[in-house]
Amino acid sequence: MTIRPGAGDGTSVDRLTVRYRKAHALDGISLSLGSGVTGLLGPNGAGKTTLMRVLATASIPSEGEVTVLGRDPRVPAQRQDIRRRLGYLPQTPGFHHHFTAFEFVDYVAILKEHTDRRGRHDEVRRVLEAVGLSQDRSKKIKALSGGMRQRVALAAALIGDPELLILDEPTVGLDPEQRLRFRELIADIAARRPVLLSTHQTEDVAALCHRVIVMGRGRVRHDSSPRELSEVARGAVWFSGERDPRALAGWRTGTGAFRNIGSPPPGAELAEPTLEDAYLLLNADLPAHTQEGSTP
Ligand SMILES: Nc1ncnc2c1ncn2[C@@H]1O[C@H](COP(=O)(O)OP(=O)(O)OP(=O)(O)O)[C@@H](O)[C@H]1O
Repeated sequence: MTIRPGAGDGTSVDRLTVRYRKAHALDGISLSLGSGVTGLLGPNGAGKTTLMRVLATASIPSEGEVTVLGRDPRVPAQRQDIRRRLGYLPQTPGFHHHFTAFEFVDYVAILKEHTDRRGRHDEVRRVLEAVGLSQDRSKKIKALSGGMRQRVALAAALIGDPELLILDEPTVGLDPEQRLRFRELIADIAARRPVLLSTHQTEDVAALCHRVIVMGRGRVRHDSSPRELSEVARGAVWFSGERDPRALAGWRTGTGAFRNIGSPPPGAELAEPTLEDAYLLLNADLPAHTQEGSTP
């Protein structure tokens, strides 16, 4: 097999464009994935899933270069090698609902060419244990809750301790305890392997990611550490007694004060910015809105 010279085991895209008819799902983006957890944020339709599908070799680029784990997905033998070595949790996993949790994960392990039955079953038990589903492994998928199904899909992505983990909205449907467990699991994996995850939960990014990429309309709008992203909103968040009409967004907090984002008036009581504030500010072309009852 020919590996791209100098590519090492790196994963990157260069001027990647994906078009569906005339629309650009991805519009010439370039980035490299390093170690640790990289979070992908962005509004619906920003291109997150499309990027992940390309990296997981499930979509073909219209233009640009893609390297995954040092391999070229356009070359069939290298594409197969990528699929063997990566773990992918798609946004909508295709379950066989009459399978049990064990049978489904075992099926994925077979597809990943784990041929030794005893070793494969040990691995299936390991990943089901990792996602907290040991007790439920004999239940049919159709009888599991949405959060449990999500964990079955995550277990399938963890088969074989993949060298790169791509997780498309992995925390959807997880209860707070499972989210915490998920964070522990992913942080542990990310100490050894690069992880790319997309989410709409800015708390997951703040808690877990060492790098955050904000996408919008098929482009990278921001790429930094979560702390640096939060700093984007410093001086742009303030409290007021009533909703401030100058705010791009504002909501009444649990204390009764309004928390506003935008350009504060002189002398305003500034608030410590969060990653969510910065994210909202980056998407400031969203219409201004007011929500009642959010916490500060
Ligand atoms: N198979 C497809 N055919 C046509 N258009 C598509 C297809 N898949 C995605 N798109 C379009 O590409 C754009 C990017 O979609 P994508 O699913 O990558 O966004 P996303 O950031 O993952 O969104 P979400 O947060 O809703 O999951 C959207 O405008 C979407 O409508």
